[in-house]
Formats: sequence, structure tokens, C-alpha cells
Amino acid sequence: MTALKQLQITDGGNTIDDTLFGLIADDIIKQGYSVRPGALAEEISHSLFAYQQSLTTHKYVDAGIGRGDDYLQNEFVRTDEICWITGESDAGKLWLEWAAALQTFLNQRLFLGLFSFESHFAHYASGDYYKRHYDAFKGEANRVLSIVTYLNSGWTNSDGGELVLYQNEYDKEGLKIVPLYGTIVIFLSEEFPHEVLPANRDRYSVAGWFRVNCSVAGKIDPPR
Ligand SMILES: O=C(O)CCC(=O)C(=O)O
Ligand SMILES: [Fe+2]
Repeated sequence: MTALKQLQITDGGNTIDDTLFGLIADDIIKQGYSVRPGALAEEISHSLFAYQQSLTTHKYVDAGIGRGDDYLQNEFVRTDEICWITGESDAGKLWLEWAAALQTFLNQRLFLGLFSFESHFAHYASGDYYKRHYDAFKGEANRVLSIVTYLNSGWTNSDGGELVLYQNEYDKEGLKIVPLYGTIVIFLSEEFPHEVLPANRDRYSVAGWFRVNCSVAGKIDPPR
């Protein structure tokens, strides 16, 4: 296999693309984040989309802030609903396999020591938002890398619902990212405050976090 032919076909569906992983790694090294429109393999986005559309409302829970003991429902901060991905569905499996391959790649390339991955579907109904926040706090070092991918075809500027990624705690302007089908956004969880602006139509996404292992005696981490 030549150096140019880096597409792996081990999963039979060309869904795992080392070339894309390399571009993401380069972006992270250069700027701490990566925005890749249309990057998620169609087989994965299609499968996630079909599965998410089949989820009935009772499969979702109101989104909270934090997990386990830290879980706190806070409407002031976010109003979307979520459904954790366990890998029971084919769509979930495909996504988790892809994320695991990305995790392995980034660990080899960037020595991030990523240990586990947690992920959920999110549905923002019209008017829903997620106020400016960090996905992880410095010193607590658990969530290292955040990833979001979007499942919305034909999203236009008037649909709102952009992800705004701020460069640091002082940045007021930020970078606006349209939640368009297949776009992948990845960023260092501790470095980039971000928010989801109110959407004017249903907004579907999958968000995930790569974590390092913070287990200490008697306390299992991640909290599952
Ligand atoms: O959906 C997005 O664009 C980002 C969601 C987010 O920030 C989160 O779930 O922590
Ligand atoms: Fe977030």
C-alpha cells in the first residue's frame, strides 16, 4: 500500500479515514480545534440520522450539566434534550467504532492519553440553546477533547442554532459554525468556551468527549 493510499478499509465501508484523522490532528496542533465541513463518512451520518429520527421522545432526557453526582438540571444554561449512545444500535456502534479509531490515532500522533469516550444524541427544538460554557475545568482534567457532529440538511443562516467557539475566556466574538449535516467540530475541552445559539428549527447533533483516566483509590473514573 502506498503512502498516498491511507484509506483503511478494515471496516468494509471506508468509514475510517486516516487522511481525515491526520488533518484533524494537524488542526489541533496548530490551533487547538478543528472544523471540518462534510467530513463525516456518509454511511455514519446517514445511520446516525436515521436512528436519531427513530428515537421517540421518551428515549431522551432533559440535558443536565455534569454526570452522576454532579448532574444538575439547569434550564438557565441549556434547554436541549439528550440520549446517551451505548452501542446497542448499529448506528451507535458505527459511531463509537469511528470515535475509537480517532482516539487511537490521536493518541499515537499527539500523545493525548485519551482513555475513554462518552457520547450522546442531542435534540434542540426551536428556541432551545446552550449558554456559553466549558466542557471541562482546568485542574479537573477529565474531559480532554470535545467532538460534535451535525445531522441537519439544508441548514441556512436564518435557522440560527450556530455553535460559537470562543478563543479564550475574553473572546466575545467567537467563530460561528453552522450545524450542517456531516460537519465535524473538535476542540480541546478545557481551552474553548462555546455556546449554542437558539435554533429556529429542530437541530440534531451528536456530541462526545474523550476523557483521560482520573481514577483514584476507591473512586472509579469514568463514572459509569
Ligand atoms: O451542539 C453543539 O454545537 C455543541 C453542544 C455542546 O456544547 C455540548 O453538548 O457540550
Ligand atoms: Fe459544550
